[in-house]
Amino acid sequence: MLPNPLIRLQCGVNSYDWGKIGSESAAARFAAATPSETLSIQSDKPYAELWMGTHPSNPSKDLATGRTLLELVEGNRMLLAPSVQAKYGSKLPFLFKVLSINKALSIQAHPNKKLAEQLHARDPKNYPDDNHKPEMAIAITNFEGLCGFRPLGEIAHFLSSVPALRELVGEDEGKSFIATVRGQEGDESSESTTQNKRALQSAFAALMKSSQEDVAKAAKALVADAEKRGEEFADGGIESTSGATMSELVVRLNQQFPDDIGLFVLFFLNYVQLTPGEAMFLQADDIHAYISGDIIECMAASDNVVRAGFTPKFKDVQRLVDLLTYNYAPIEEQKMTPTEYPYVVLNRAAYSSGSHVLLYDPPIEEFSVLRTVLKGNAAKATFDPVDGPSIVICTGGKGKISVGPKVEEVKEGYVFFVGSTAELILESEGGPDDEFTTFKAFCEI
Ligand SMILES: NNC(=O)[C@@H](O)[C@H](O)[C@H](O)COP(=O)(O)O
Ligand SMILES: [Zn+2]
Repeated sequence: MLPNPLIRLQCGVNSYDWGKIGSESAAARFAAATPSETLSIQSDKPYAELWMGTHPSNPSKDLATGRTLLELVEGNRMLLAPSVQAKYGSKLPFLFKVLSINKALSIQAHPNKKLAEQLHARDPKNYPDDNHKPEMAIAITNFEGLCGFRPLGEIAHFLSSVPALRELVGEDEGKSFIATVRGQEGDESSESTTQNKRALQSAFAALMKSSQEDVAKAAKALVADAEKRGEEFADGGIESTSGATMSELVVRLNQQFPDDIGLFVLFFLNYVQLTPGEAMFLQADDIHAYISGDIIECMAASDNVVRAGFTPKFKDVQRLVDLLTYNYAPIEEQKMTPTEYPYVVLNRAAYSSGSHVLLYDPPIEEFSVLRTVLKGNAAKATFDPVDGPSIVICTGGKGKISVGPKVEEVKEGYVFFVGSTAELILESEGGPDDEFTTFKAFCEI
């Protein structure tokens, strides 16, 4: 007998070094919102990631029975939808997370599918999955991150204006990069792009192969330069990131990771700030490092990370240098623009209070995410059934969730699995200024 496809989940939280501390961490607060014999939030411990899904490294459980979600969907394939189950088996195609970031994550990229299979076969301890890990971040609070390579003219500016950076990259390498970029200026041809990517890889590789001794020496000079020159640092910076911002970032990140190579990678990557509801998408092999804030993160089901800086974890620097796409673009091109979701009906209370449902739909099939904000009381959203599995988390406010005859109360941190083809209703229960906010990850192919 098919269980009612509305299942309250108990989800685990990972304590990585960079997580926010104790109840400061949204990941910890959300995990603690659901009864658990094992979890009690320690006030001095970092809590980084709440995991929602079937990934074996931290499997979510059915709160009522204690069975893992994987066991449930394996026992009732209809919960997944035949199309999804045929392609992805009985595991969810996506891994859904809340990250709560107190200090920078590693300078990292996630290997594409082919490389993931090779790395997993060779080194399953450091590469636990044979799957790619494209990922999307949606800001819950204000967020900062490094995402993708900057436009090359910006990197050329920093190579010209930051002596410590030029020192590590090397005088000749720096000059050659600047000459190539200047020579190709305005040329959008594929030949020019290929030459630019080659120059970028050469300069980045030169930086990344620096010895720790050289990095430590250059880092001290860099921080002294940043502290002394403030707004004038890096000749006042560039349009997207002022000298003052670069100076502050160098000093702050050096406090987090003293004398780290990541301080210099900063000048190669776009510095991005997201406000709540803004999002960005990272393909496999795209370089990034998140810096601060609370986010929803959704990814293909994998935990493969290739790291090269800003981390005490296993680093695979040459692997990262070799696998990167070396795509470069202004940060605005990295951001994702959500769209109004058409397959939902809002009631009058929802319309009149300005409630909305936004769809974040990246160019891959494993997942999309809905962000629903129901304002005031009795604002209701009725969603068409989805032909695939969904996971819903509440990140603020309170209300009700119902599927067929089953109705559950919802508070901040509550997580639910919703099986395929279930008509879902969300309804707010709050004062006129309250917002009942939920995020729903789903796969429909
Ligand atoms: N960009 N965000 C992610 O990829 C998260 O889902 C991963 O879990 C993070 O890479 C974890 O960061 P560390 O490996 O601890 O540095
Ligand atoms: Zn990542």
